Amino acid sequence: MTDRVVVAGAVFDEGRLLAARRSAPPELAGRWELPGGKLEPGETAEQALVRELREELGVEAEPGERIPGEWPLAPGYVLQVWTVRIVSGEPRPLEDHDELRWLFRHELDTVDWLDQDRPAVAEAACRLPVGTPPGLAGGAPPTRT
Ligand SMILES: Nc1nc2c([nH]c(=O)n2[C@H]2C[C@H](O)[C@@H](COP(=O)(O)OP(=O)(O)OP(=O)(O)O)O2)c(=O)[nH]1
Repeated sequence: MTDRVVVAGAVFDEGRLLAARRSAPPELAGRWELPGGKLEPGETAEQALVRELREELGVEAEPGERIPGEWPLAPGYVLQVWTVRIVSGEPRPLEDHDELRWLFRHELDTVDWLDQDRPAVAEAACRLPVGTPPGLAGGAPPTRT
């Protein structure tokens, strides 16, 4: 039998990647992932991704390129990842997640990614700019007024 596909988005914005913390099931809760979900019958991966990101984050998203590779999840499931651009809306953790974080490349290992997501995140990271983000040059944190 062919594996069922879980499609996830490497959502990029202003040189950062969106990470989402799962709120369920208990064995995955608290771990971080790329938002997405299972492909439903009759859907293309891109359609599933757009649907899942609308349901989970409340945004309209536009899939870009598929990140090469396919990563095994629980038996019978594989993870495929597409780059994604948000067309409208501000992501909110509406379903399946209790926190979202935008991470610069140098911050990617500050969250506890699901083990099975780590190679996919590493691939996605190759698409993020290297170096100090604008506004943080000089190392000093931005001051609030
Ligand atoms: N969305 C997503 N799921 C992942 C990732 N890594 C990983 O192991 N998984 C697992 C968690 C879940 O067991 C499964 C995806 O299920 P889901 O709960 O997000 O999908 P869904 O929205 O279609 O859920 P449902 O209809 O079955 O409730 O794959 C990932 O990066 N993104």
